Amino acid sequence: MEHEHEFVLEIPEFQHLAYEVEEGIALVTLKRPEALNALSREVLEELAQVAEVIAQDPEARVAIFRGEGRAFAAGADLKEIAALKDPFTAREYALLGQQVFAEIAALPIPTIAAIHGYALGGGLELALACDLRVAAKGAKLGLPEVGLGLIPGFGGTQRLPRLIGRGRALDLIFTGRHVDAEEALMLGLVNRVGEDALEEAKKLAQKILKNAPIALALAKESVVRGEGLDLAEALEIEADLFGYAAATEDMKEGVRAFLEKRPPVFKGE
Ligand SMILES: C/C=C/C(=O)SCCNC(=O)CCNC(=O)[C@H](O)C(C)(C)COP(=O)(O)OP(=O)(O)OC[C@H]1O[C@@H](n2cnc3c(N)ncnc32)[C@H](O)[C@@H]1OP(=O)(O)O
Repeated sequence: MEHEHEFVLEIPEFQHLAYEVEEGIALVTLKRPEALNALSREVLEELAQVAEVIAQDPEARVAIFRGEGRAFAAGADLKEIAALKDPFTAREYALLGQQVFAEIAALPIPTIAAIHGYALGGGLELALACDLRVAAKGAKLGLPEVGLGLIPGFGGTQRLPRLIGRGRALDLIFTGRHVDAEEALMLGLVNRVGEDALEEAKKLAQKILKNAPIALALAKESVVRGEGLDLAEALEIEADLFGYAAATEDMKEGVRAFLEKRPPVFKGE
């Protein structure tokens, strides 16, 4: 009876990705290396499922997305794109990718894309749905869709200009060119460049993990909710969420620790 209400996290059996959590860091690894982790419908569906798992997993405090093999992800699956029969099925396909990436973007914890090798098309759009991006030297990022007679359809025409500005985004979208990690850093497309993307992403995650979990979630919520609003409305949301943060036990602990000149011990309460 004691266990009647115990929460059990159900993790589906994934075919094309792996999920593990270690010391607060949830690691999602795309596992379709033979196709450079091309995002087939099956992969997209599993990404939606893993987003649900992350959202429910109390152990997951920061999530890192990465790819196995030579690439982060080389885009939507071009065999499936070739089979799109008409504008309606193609539209549904874009909506599927958009919805999956919206679920990732809406996760209540900080998310990081650890990019090595290629992050192209839908692969870069997945990285854009994450909060932060870290690239390995040698990584190649781009939105090559117009070269295929397509346009970015999993959020790229919206998230890229919001992130790096309209002019720089349209340069990448119109030319379809690949940018390397250094240029991506200069453009603000990635936050960090390192020898190894995963190691660099873990370092960044560990820095984030030192901070109060509820404050992290509220800070993200404030940024995300404010994006579509005018400044006055967005500032009201910020004040409300500041109020929530100030009501947490962790806020008391954070301030007390500062005054006592010791590191805080946050409990996520
Ligand atoms: C809304 C979203 C739309 C989109 O995302 S549209 C797609 C945008 N992406 C692209 O256009 C990139 C397509 N891929 C490439 O251009 C090249 O790949 C690379 C430059 C990334 C790498 O080239 P290399 O090193 O020569 O490898 P390789 O032999 O082309 O690829 C290895 C295997 O991976 C498969 N593959 C790569 N990308 C995709 C993809 N996007 N969809 C389906 N399969 C892909 C290939 O076909 C091949 O497979 P096999 O060994 O059986 O010939």
